[in-house]
Amino acid sequence: MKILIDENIPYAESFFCDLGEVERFAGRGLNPAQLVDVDVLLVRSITKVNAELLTQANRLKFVGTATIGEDHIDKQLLAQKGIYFTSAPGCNANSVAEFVINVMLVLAETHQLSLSDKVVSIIGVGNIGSRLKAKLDVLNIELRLCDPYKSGPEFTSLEKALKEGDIISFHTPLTKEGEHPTFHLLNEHNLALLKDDVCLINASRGEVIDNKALLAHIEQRKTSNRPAIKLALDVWEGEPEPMVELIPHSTLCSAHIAGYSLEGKAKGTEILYRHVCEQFGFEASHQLQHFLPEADITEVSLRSSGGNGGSAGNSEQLAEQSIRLEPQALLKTLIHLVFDVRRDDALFHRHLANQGFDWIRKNYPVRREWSSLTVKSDNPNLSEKLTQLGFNTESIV
Ligand SMILES: NC(=O)c1ccc[n+]([C@@H]2O[C@H](COP(=O)([O-])OP(=O)(O)OC[C@H]3O[C@@H](n4cnc5c(N)ncnc54)[C@H](O)[C@@H]3O)[C@@H](O)[C@H]2O)c1
Ligand SMILES: O=C(O)[C@H](O)[C@H](O)COP(=O)(O)O
Repeated sequence: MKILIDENIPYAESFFCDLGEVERFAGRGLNPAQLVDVDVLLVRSITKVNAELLTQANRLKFVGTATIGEDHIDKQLLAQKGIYFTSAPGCNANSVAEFVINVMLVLAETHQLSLSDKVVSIIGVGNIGSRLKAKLDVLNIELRLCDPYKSGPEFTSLEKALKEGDIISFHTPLTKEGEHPTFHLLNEHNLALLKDDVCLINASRGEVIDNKALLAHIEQRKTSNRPAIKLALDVWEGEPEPMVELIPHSTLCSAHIAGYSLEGKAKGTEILYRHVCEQFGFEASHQLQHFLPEADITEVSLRSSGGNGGSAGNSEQLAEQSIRLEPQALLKTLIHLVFDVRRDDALFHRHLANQGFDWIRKNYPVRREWSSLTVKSDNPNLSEKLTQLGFNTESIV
């Protein structure tokens, strides 16, 4: 069996080597001739799987994308050709939810905001949106949830979510059809609904926000002396060529990497591996946990009562007073032991002009999730909250 796999799908050899011959390809450079005699094609979002690509696919039985987004796949065509298709739903949901909270904490620090009295609007409450909601619930943050495909008293209209959100975060798929298309969901008409001091985060798809209209709105705020939007953009209309005029107006810029934790990417590989095994009748004998390396910082100890800094091994000892930091500051300190989104903002600014958007994504440094850090604490309430947020925790006496 021949398995063709995007070069940016981690651990593919480890998972697939005993199922067949594994060959790698560059995501944007895949050409139809490379699909001759291929049985399984595993892509990421930058490969358009359409009629043009499949002209020479004489044996293709399986297409998988190691992503949740499916807007690059002609699913109807695959169904017509009897080619099995799967995405990897949920694989990077935790990665994006962690990234967005990281962004919120940095926006809060940069613009000197307290998150505790803010209303966060989540637009699109699927795998990512609901993961984000769960974490923000732990932090007791007031929410507005907007998802027209879901019902219940907790859901609100887009208009209300835009009007009432101090922080608005987009987590919809990109759709141009259906009852509630998301292409330019935020546009010249409803941008006017945003609060004066709003924080706006997009880690969904660039085209969900009309980037030209956003720029015009930002400029119009300036001329009418309204406060600037506090903007964090991970996704851009027209990738890999983002609208550069938006960059100076964004507190945080990144190159579509919200889902790029090592765990998030690797879970995508594992999900596809399980589907391939099922479809071709193999036993799924490999598990992701056997491949993931230890993080650089694995432990930190928080002592609220008389810690003396004497913890063992490679653990990092935060000062005794850390436990008395404001919750927002403590959380930011812990999260930034794992990863600080300002690193990705710096990569974006340093490399976009010369190396380009795709280069930043392809050379993305390893980033771990909060679960890679064990927080030892003698405060059971704190431990419980940190566990609910996704850290690994241990109690100390
Ligand atoms: N920046 C990144 O690195 C990154 C990573 C992962 C996913 N994404 C993007 O985020 C999107 C969401 O991911 P997910 O895993 O949560 O997907 P999902 O399919 O689980 O959830 C999407 C949710 O959006 C809702 N929705 C659809 N149309 C809507 C509309 N008009 N208004 C409000 N809600 C609407 C759906 O009902 C669904 O609940 C993906 O489709 C992908 O485009 C980006
Ligand atoms: O849709 C997704 O899952 C994400 O946007 C994903 O992180 C995209 O990554 P890519 O496939 O472009 O490498």
